[in-house]
Amino acid sequence: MPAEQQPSTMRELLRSLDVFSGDLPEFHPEAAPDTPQELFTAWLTEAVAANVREPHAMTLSTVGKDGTPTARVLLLKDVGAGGWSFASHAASPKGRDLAAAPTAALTFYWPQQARQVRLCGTVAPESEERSAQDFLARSLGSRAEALVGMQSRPLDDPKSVLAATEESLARLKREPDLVAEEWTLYTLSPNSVEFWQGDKQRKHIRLAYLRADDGWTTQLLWP
Ligand SMILES: Cc1cc2nc3c(=O)[nH]c(=O)nc-3n(C[C@H](O)[C@H](O)[C@H](O)COP(=O)(O)O)c2cc1C
Repeated sequence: MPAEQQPSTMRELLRSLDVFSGDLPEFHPEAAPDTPQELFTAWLTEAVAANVREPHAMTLSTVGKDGTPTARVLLLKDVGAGGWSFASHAASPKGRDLAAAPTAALTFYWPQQARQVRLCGTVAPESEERSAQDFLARSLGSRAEALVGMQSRPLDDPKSVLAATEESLARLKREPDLVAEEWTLYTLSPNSVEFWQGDKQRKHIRLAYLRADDGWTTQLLWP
Protein backbone atom coordinates (compact mmCIF):
# COMPACT_ATOMS: atom_id res chain seq x y z
CA MET A 1 0.00 0.00 0.00
CA PRO A 2 1.49 3.44 -0.99
CA ALA A 3 2.47 5.57 2.05
CA GLU A 4 -0.26 8.16 1.32
CA GLN A 5 -2.90 5.40 1.53
CA GLN A 6 -1.64 4.02 4.86
CA PRO A 7 -4.28 4.33 7.58
CA SER A 8 -3.27 7.16 9.88
CA THR A 9 -5.47 6.43 12.87
CA MET A 10 -6.39 3.32 14.78
CA ARG A 11 -9.98 3.66 13.61
CA GLU A 12 -8.87 3.80 9.96
CA LEU A 13 -6.51 0.89 10.43
CA LEU A 14 -9.28 -1.24 11.94
CA ARG A 15 -11.76 -0.24 9.21
CA SER A 16 -9.21 -1.17 6.51
CA LEU A 17 -8.86 -4.76 7.71
CA ASP A 18 -10.55 -7.47 5.70
CA VAL A 19 -12.78 -10.09 7.30
CA PHE A 20 -13.95 -13.47 6.04
CA SER A 21 -11.79 -13.22 2.91
CA GLY A 22 -11.00 -16.13 0.60
CA ASP A 23 -12.99 -19.27 -0.08
CA LEU A 24 -15.12 -20.30 2.87
CA PRO A 25 -16.63 -23.73 3.41
CA GLU A 26 -20.35 -24.39 3.10
CA PHE A 27 -22.40 -25.42 6.11
CA HIS A 28 -25.68 -27.28 5.73
CA PRO A 29 -27.33 -27.39 9.17
CA GLU A 30 -30.11 -29.68 7.87
CA ALA A 31 -27.44 -32.37 7.37
CA ALA A 32 -25.81 -31.81 10.79
CA PRO A 33 -25.10 -34.94 12.85
CA ASP A 34 -27.08 -35.87 15.99
CA THR A 35 -24.44 -34.73 18.49
CA PRO A 36 -22.27 -31.63 18.79
CA GLN A 37 -19.25 -33.88 19.40
CA GLU A 38 -19.57 -35.26 15.86
CA LEU A 39 -19.89 -31.84 14.21
CA PHE A 40 -17.06 -30.44 16.35
CA THR A 41 -14.83 -33.34 15.31
CA ALA A 42 -15.59 -32.69 11.64
CA TRP A 43 -14.87 -28.94 11.95
CA LEU A 44 -11.67 -29.45 13.97
CA THR A 45 -10.46 -32.03 11.45
CA GLU A 46 -11.05 -29.50 8.64
CA ALA A 47 -9.19 -26.80 10.60
CA VAL A 48 -6.23 -29.18 11.06
CA ALA A 49 -6.27 -30.02 7.34
CA ALA A 50 -6.30 -26.28 6.50
CA ASN A 51 -3.21 -25.74 8.68
CA VAL A 52 -4.96 -23.43 11.12
CA ARG A 53 -2.32 -22.57 13.69
CA GLU A 54 -3.09 -24.19 17.08
CA PRO A 55 -6.57 -25.28 16.00
CA HIS A 56 -6.99 -26.88 19.43
CA ALA A 57 -6.50 -23.55 21.24
CA MET A 58 -9.68 -22.20 22.83
CA THR A 59 -10.73 -19.41 25.15
CA LEU A 60 -11.89 -20.58 28.57
CA SER A 61 -14.10 -18.02 30.32
CA THR A 62 -14.77 -18.32 34.02
CA VAL A 63 -16.40 -16.20 36.69
CA GLY A 64 -14.68 -15.30 39.97
CA LYS A 65 -16.19 -15.50 43.44
CA ASP A 66 -17.17 -11.81 43.23
CA GLY A 67 -18.87 -12.28 39.84
CA THR A 68 -16.01 -10.81 37.76
CA PRO A 69 -15.61 -12.63 34.43
CA THR A 70 -12.18 -13.44 33.02
CA ALA A 71 -10.86 -15.44 30.09
CA ARG A 72 -7.66 -17.03 28.84
CA VAL A 73 -6.51 -19.40 26.08
CA LEU A 74 -5.94 -23.10 26.83
CA LEU A 75 -5.36 -26.23 24.77
CA LEU A 76 -8.12 -28.76 24.27
CA LYS A 77 -7.06 -32.18 25.58
CA ASP A 78 -9.93 -34.42 24.50
CA VAL A 79 -13.55 -34.53 23.36
CA GLY A 80 -15.87 -37.38 24.23
CA ALA A 81 -19.40 -38.23 25.31
CA GLY A 82 -18.65 -36.58 28.68
CA GLY A 83 -17.56 -33.29 27.17
CA TRP A 84 -14.55 -31.14 26.28
CA SER A 85 -11.41 -31.54 28.45
CA PHE A 86 -8.57 -29.20 29.35
CA ALA A 87 -5.80 -29.29 31.96
CA SER A 88 -4.30 -26.78 34.34
CA HIS A 89 -3.28 -26.03 37.92
CA ALA A 90 -6.11 -26.29 40.44
CA ALA A 91 -4.40 -23.50 42.42
CA SER A 92 -4.26 -21.06 39.48
CA PRO A 93 -6.83 -18.25 39.22
CA LYS A 94 -8.89 -20.30 36.73
CA GLY A 95 -8.72 -23.33 39.05
CA ARG A 96 -9.91 -21.19 41.95
CA ASP A 97 -12.72 -19.74 39.80
CA LEU A 98 -13.85 -23.23 38.81
CA ALA A 99 -13.79 -24.43 42.43
CA ALA A 100 -16.00 -21.49 43.46
CA ALA A 101 -18.31 -21.47 40.39
CA PRO A 102 -18.06 -24.67 38.32
CA THR A 103 -19.59 -23.23 35.14
CA ALA A 104 -17.63 -21.94 32.19
CA ALA A 105 -17.65 -21.14 28.48
CA LEU A 106 -15.26 -22.35 25.78
CA THR A 107 -14.81 -20.49 22.49
CA PHE A 108 -12.95 -21.70 19.40
CA TYR A 109 -12.22 -19.58 16.32
CA TRP A 110 -10.81 -20.95 13.08
CA PRO A 111 -10.07 -17.90 10.87
CA GLN A 112 -9.32 -19.79 7.64
CA GLN A 113 -12.86 -21.17 7.70
CA ALA A 114 -14.56 -18.19 9.43
CA ARG A 115 -15.89 -20.65 11.97
CA GLN A 116 -16.62 -20.18 15.63
CA VAL A 117 -17.80 -22.76 18.18
CA ARG A 118 -19.18 -21.65 21.57
CA LEU A 119 -19.91 -23.97 24.48
CA CYS A 120 -21.42 -23.27 27.89
CA GLY A 121 -21.78 -25.78 30.67
CA THR A 122 -20.66 -27.21 33.96
CA VAL A 123 -17.07 -28.12 34.70
CA ALA A 124 -15.90 -30.97 36.91
CA PRO A 125 -12.40 -32.21 37.71
CA GLU A 126 -11.58 -35.68 36.38
CA SER A 127 -10.23 -38.45 38.65
CA GLU A 128 -6.70 -38.17 40.06
CA GLU A 129 -5.75 -41.06 37.80
CA ARG A 130 -6.90 -39.29 34.60
CA SER A 131 -5.19 -36.05 35.67
CA ALA A 132 -1.99 -38.01 36.35
CA GLN A 133 -2.21 -39.64 32.90
CA ASP A 134 -2.50 -36.20 31.31
CA PHE A 135 0.47 -34.92 33.32
CA LEU A 136 2.67 -37.90 32.46
CA ALA A 137 1.88 -37.52 28.74
CA ARG A 138 3.42 -34.01 28.78
CA SER A 139 6.98 -33.33 27.63
CA LEU A 140 9.71 -33.19 30.28
CA GLY A 141 9.92 -29.40 29.99
CA SER A 142 6.15 -28.97 30.38
CA ARG A 143 6.11 -31.31 33.39
CA ALA A 144 8.99 -29.38 34.99
CA GLU A 145 7.16 -26.09 34.45
CA ALA A 146 3.91 -27.52 35.84
CA LEU A 147 5.70 -29.00 38.85
CA VAL A 148 6.89 -25.54 39.86
CA GLY A 149 3.22 -24.80 40.46
CA MET A 150 3.46 -21.00 40.78
CA GLN A 151 1.24 -20.15 37.79
CA SER A 152 -0.01 -16.54 37.79
CA ARG A 153 1.59 -15.61 41.13
CA PRO A 154 3.56 -12.31 41.22
CA LEU A 155 7.16 -12.79 40.03
CA ASP A 156 9.71 -10.57 41.78
CA ASP A 157 12.84 -11.87 40.07
CA PRO A 158 12.78 -13.53 36.59
CA LYS A 159 15.87 -15.56 37.61
CA SER A 160 13.67 -17.47 40.06
CA VAL A 161 11.83 -19.12 37.11
CA LEU A 162 15.03 -20.69 35.77
CA ALA A 163 16.15 -21.82 39.22
CA ALA A 164 12.74 -23.35 40.08
CA THR A 165 12.46 -25.08 36.68
CA GLU A 166 15.96 -26.56 36.99
CA GLU A 167 15.09 -27.85 40.45
CA SER A 168 11.91 -29.45 39.02
CA LEU A 169 13.88 -31.00 36.14
CA ALA A 170 16.36 -32.53 38.59
CA ARG A 171 13.43 -33.91 40.66
CA LEU A 172 11.79 -35.40 37.56
CA LYS A 173 15.05 -37.07 36.56
CA ARG A 174 15.23 -38.70 40.02
CA GLU A 175 11.48 -39.50 40.13
CA PRO A 176 10.24 -39.87 36.51
CA ASP A 177 6.72 -40.91 37.62
CA LEU A 178 6.24 -37.85 39.79
CA VAL A 179 2.93 -36.02 39.20
CA ALA A 180 2.34 -32.39 40.19
CA GLU A 181 -0.28 -32.50 42.94
CA GLU A 182 -2.28 -29.55 41.62
CA TRP A 183 -2.32 -30.68 37.98
CA THR A 184 -5.97 -31.27 37.09
CA LEU A 185 -7.79 -32.49 34.02
CA TYR A 186 -11.19 -30.80 33.86
CA THR A 187 -14.15 -31.66 31.64
CA LEU A 188 -16.81 -29.18 30.57
CA SER A 189 -20.13 -30.92 30.00
CA PRO A 190 -22.01 -28.51 27.72
CA ASN A 191 -25.63 -27.43 28.03
CA SER A 192 -25.34 -25.70 24.67
CA VAL A 193 -22.92 -25.79 21.75
CA GLU A 194 -23.27 -23.24 18.98
CA PHE A 195 -21.67 -23.63 15.55
CA TRP A 196 -21.22 -20.38 13.62
CA GLN A 197 -20.24 -20.30 9.97
CA GLY A 198 -19.22 -16.85 8.78
CA ASP A 199 -20.20 -15.54 5.35
CA LYS A 200 -18.68 -12.66 3.39
CA GLN A 201 -22.16 -11.21 2.71
CA ARG A 202 -22.92 -11.50 6.45
CA LYS A 203 -25.45 -14.30 5.90
CA HIS A 204 -23.81 -16.18 8.72
CA ILE A 205 -25.26 -19.58 9.54
CA ARG A 206 -25.74 -20.46 13.21
CA LEU A 207 -26.82 -23.78 14.63
CA ALA A 208 -27.18 -24.39 18.38
CA TYR A 209 -27.33 -27.82 19.98
CA LEU A 210 -29.29 -27.65 23.25
CA ARG A 211 -29.15 -30.43 25.81
CA ALA A 212 -32.43 -32.33 26.20
CA ASP A 213 -33.44 -35.20 28.51
CA ASP A 214 -32.61 -37.85 25.94
CA GLY A 215 -29.86 -36.24 23.86
CA TRP A 216 -29.77 -32.98 21.91
CA THR A 217 -32.22 -30.72 20.12
CA THR A 218 -31.04 -28.24 17.50
CA GLN A 219 -32.09 -24.69 16.83
CA LEU A 220 -31.12 -22.28 14.06
CA LEU A 221 -30.29 -18.75 15.23
CA TRP A 222 -30.56 -15.41 13.45
CA PRO A 223 -27.18 -14.14 12.35
C1 LIG B 1 -2.07 -21.18 22.74
C2 LIG B 1 -2.02 -21.21 24.25
C3 LIG B 1 -2.22 -22.42 24.91
C4 LIG B 1 -2.21 -22.47 26.32
N1 LIG B 1 -2.48 -23.67 26.93
C5 LIG B 1 -2.59 -23.72 28.28
C6 LIG B 1 -3.01 -24.93 28.91
O1 LIG B 1 -3.34 -25.95 28.27
N2 LIG B 1 -3.06 -24.94 30.28
C7 LIG B 1 -2.75 -23.82 31.03
O2 LIG B 1 -2.81 -23.90 32.27
N3 LIG B 1 -2.38 -22.65 30.45
C8 LIG B 1 -2.30 -22.58 29.08
N4 LIG B 1 -1.95 -21.38 28.47
C9 LIG B 1 -1.67 -20.20 29.33
C10 LIG B 1 -3.01 -19.56 29.78
O3 LIG B 1 -3.54 -18.77 28.71
C11 LIG B 1 -2.88 -18.66 31.02
O4 LIG B 1 -1.92 -17.66 30.80
C12 LIG B 1 -2.48 -19.43 32.27
O5 LIG B 1 -3.11 -20.70 32.33
C13 LIG B 1 -2.85 -18.63 33.55
O6 LIG B 1 -4.24 -18.40 33.58
P1 LIG B 1 -5.03 -17.93 34.90
O7 LIG B 1 -4.16 -16.90 35.57
O8 LIG B 1 -6.31 -17.36 34.40
O9 LIG B 1 -5.25 -19.15 35.77
C14 LIG B 1 -1.95 -21.29 27.08
C15 LIG B 1 -1.75 -20.08 26.40
C16 LIG B 1 -1.81 -20.04 25.01
C17 LIG B 1 -1.64 -18.70 24.31
